[in-house]
Amino acid sequence: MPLITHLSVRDIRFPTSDGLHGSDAIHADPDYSCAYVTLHTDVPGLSGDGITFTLGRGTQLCVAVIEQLQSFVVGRSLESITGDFANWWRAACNESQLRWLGPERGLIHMSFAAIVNAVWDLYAKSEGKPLWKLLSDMTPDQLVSVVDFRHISDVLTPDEAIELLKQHEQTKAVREAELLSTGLPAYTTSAGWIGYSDDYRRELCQKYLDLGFRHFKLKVGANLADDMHRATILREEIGDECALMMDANQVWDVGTAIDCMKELAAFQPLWIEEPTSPDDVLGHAKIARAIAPIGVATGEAISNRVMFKQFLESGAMQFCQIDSCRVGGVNELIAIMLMATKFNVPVCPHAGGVGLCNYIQHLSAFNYIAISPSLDKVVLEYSDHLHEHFVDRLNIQDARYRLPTMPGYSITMHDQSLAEHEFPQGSVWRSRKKGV
Ligand SMILES: C[C@H](O)[C@@H](O)[C@@H](O)[C@H](O)C(=O)O
Ligand SMILES: [Mg+2]
Repeated sequence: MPLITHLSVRDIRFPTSDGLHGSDAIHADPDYSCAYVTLHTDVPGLSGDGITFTLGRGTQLCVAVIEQLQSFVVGRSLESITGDFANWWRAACNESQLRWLGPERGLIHMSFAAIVNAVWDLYAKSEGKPLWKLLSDMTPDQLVSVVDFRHISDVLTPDEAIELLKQHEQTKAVREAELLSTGLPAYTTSAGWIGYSDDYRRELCQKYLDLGFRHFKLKVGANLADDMHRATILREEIGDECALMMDANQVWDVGTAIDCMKELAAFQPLWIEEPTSPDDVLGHAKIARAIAPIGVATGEAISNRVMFKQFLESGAMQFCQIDSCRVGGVNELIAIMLMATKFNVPVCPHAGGVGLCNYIQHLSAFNYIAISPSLDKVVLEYSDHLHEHFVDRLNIQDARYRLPTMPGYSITMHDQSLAEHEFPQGSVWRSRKKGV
């Protein structure tokens, strides 16, 4: 088993705000960015990469936290981590001089996610499997052994989780074969960013219709008249048959969310995403009750499994949008996917950012094969930006994610992309003042 000899971390930023890609009601000019971790080992040619997704200047803070956490991996064998995964995870989340900044939330948790994701990438590469396959091949006992059940055992115990996984263990191969032949369904956000012009938005709708997409997400929440205008354009282009989702990125108060959705209901949205503060469990539940059958979707800014537990248990989310970097990486996501299955809520991961599409294809494939054997209401976000920077290029055909086959977690970026986009010395940033 490889020994992790050192960790390097880089501040990688893309000037996406130039074209207002990724813009929404609250993030007017996001530069998609990530803290990019590499775990180097004593095995020639073997290393693990992991990211946490951030925006612009926030990245350098993540880099600083990751440096503080490196003692949890450097000088350790991979086996000493994966062989005692849940305890390792808990210890790193609770380092006594750092946990005051959390616990298990925000900057510190997201930074730790980059390390956890890198460990899983290394693990999958060392086993010669794509991550979804490594996870899908694990037994129920092995899977449950990587999860920290602290603070969620009132709704899910390790024994219950094992039972849940055992129910579908015998049929895993059938679903794996199905996914290998048909892939996972995707929706596009790329025609929906708030800052785009009407003409460009119409053009993009046609582009993604031609590519086979039948689910489109639109940003709302700037002001109601503009939201109605953008929604009219979307419906004119995609027709009534396609699904339309809306995303307010946390901008409304509860009452405003309900009032606005009563108007926007005319466009028959499937869901409203992040209608209010991501911490407001009861507020989401009120909105969900008031606007049904429109569902409430949320999760990209929900801090940890304990918050997900409350959203799921209280009926505050009808679509569970896990984010591969917001919570503490794969280990905690397994807990969340198990709870979503228990509460019968479909997992539709968030991927509007850099690298997130690469991650979610593994998570959703594993979820379907091993945890939740239904694709009913499941649709994965596909945001069509920056894919050219990754070694294991995404394969989307007819609006479906085709499963990756390369070993690892598909997040390794090309050396040239890293060099050009590293902040502030990369060639992309040297000539700019932005982000300083
Ligand atoms: C700033 C980002 O682009 C967000 O707008 C994006 O992640 C979004 O919420 C999404 O659901 O894709
Ligand atoms: Mg969103």
